[in-house]
Amino acid sequence: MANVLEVKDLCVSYGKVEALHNANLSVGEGQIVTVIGPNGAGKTTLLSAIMGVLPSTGEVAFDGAVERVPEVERMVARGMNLVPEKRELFGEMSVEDNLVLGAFQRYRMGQRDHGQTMEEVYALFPRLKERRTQMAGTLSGGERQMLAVGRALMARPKLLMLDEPSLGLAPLIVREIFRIIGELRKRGVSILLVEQNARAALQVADHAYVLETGEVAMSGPAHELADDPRVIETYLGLGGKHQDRLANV
Ligand SMILES: Nc1ncnc2c1ncn2[C@@H]1O[C@H](COP(=O)(O)OP(=O)(O)OP(=O)(O)O)[C@@H](O)[C@H]1O
Repeated sequence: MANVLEVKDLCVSYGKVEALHNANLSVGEGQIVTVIGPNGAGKTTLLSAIMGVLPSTGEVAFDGAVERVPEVERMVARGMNLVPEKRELFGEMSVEDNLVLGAFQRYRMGQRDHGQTMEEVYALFPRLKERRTQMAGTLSGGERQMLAVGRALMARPKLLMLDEPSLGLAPLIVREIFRIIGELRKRGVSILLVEQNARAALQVADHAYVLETGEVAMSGPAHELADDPRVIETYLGLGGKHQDRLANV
């Protein structure tokens, strides 16, 4: 299986503080890969550097081509998209206008298929269609997350990166978001998922990385990490994946 993303020795510093140290990671075509780890481990930094939002050293190879200096507009045009933790919607604009903006880069390149793409997004999120004329700022937390994912899908990405999609959402909505992530894989979208909800992330993912203090501390097939005693103790609670009390999906 070809890799859609290969990250080699990626380093990011904020001034003198190195937030990411020699991170190596890959995402196979059509795979869901998750990065779990505690607050401040460097997960958001990792996604931002891959996307070209933050300067980094090392190498990012996307869809067969190496980007020594990833640059965000170019990455979007090439088929990479990031749903940031803060969602970053335009609150004073309608749901539909937010979606249209997600297709901006394709439109600029002469691809005028946003009408059809929007219907596909609405099919995935009927709730967004119901609310299409509503201002994004008036949506619930779950609807906002759906809109942020829908907007990213408007760019028809090959690789979708999601930063904490379940953050702050009620369990039922979290379940819905993870169902959609699984559905996107069926449609051929590769996914790099950063999550603090390690249990749900390891359930949906094919492969997983544990990031701790800026370094990849562990990696492997997601089901193997879900059974690893250290992952169970640190990220899944003492009872591990069989402890229903802790399960929130
Ligand atoms: N703009 C910044 N300036 C300085 N330090 C930063 C900046 N952004 C993040 N950091 C630091 O870099 C480290 C990694 O942060 P990052 O946000 O990537 O971690 P994270 O794993 O995504 O955590 P969280 O889940 O809390 O978002 C942390 O120590 C953080 O304090």
